[in-house]
Amino acid sequence: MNAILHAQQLTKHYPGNIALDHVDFAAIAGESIAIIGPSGSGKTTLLHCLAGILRPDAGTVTLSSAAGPVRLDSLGDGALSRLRREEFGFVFQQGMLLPELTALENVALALMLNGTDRTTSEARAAEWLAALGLAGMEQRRLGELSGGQVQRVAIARAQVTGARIVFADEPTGALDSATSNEVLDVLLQSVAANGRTLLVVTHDPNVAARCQRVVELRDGRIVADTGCAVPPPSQSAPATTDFKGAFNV
Ligand SMILES: Nc1ncnc2c1ncn2[C@@H]1O[C@H](COP(=O)(O)OP(=O)(O)OP(=O)(O)O)[C@@H](O)[C@H]1O
Repeated sequence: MNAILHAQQLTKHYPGNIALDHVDFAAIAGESIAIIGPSGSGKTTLLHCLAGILRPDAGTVTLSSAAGPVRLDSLGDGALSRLRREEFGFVFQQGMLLPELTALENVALALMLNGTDRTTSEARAAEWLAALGLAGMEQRRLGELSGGQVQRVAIARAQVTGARIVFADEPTGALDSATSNEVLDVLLQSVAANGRTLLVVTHDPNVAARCQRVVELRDGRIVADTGCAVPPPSQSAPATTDFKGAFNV
């Protein structure tokens, strides 16, 4: 199977330490992959290098696309940020959403930044919010939503553009366990229903247990990898009717 994202010999240093040490990694389209490991093992650094947020000191990151392979590490800043906006979605604990905007505006903004007109963007954003259980809350600002609802907005924002890969860093880290399970359900179901690839950094064994594949880092190296486990199409995670109908993006 072909990799959608492929890293070779990724290396990243910070003063006094090596955060990534010659990491080879490949994600297959449609996989959900948990990246686990002790604090400081390099999880976030790996995620950020794979997503083109950080530039590695050495090594390559290649994204497969219909037009052929694209080397993220050799793109200029402008091309890299356009690729991130169009191909990737992000669900972080905080920081991806703008508190002064409504839920609807936050989600629509992702499309508008890619050149979609406001009317279409808001209509699409409303569909996503409704499908993720936020119908009626479109006009609320983030401070008027619960932590779990805010993360649903982030999940909608990450996918409304049709991003092929969703990167999540501790997406449930700030939530109680019941809310965390609900948000995880929404994330995994919506990603699976749309055939997207998910890379999620987590400390939570429940999150890792629900991903198809688990990659473990220690001291900047991959020390364990359960390997590609994309099920054949007949066994794919079933998309709920809600997700299937609403997300034809
Ligand atoms: N901006 C930075 N400047 C200096 N060192 C950094 C910086 N960012 C990360 N590091 C160091 O790089 C190493 C890997 O950090 P990283 O955040 O990737 O680990 P992590 O596994 O995600 O940790 P955690 O689980 O605690 O979030 C750590 O030793 C960290 O202290």
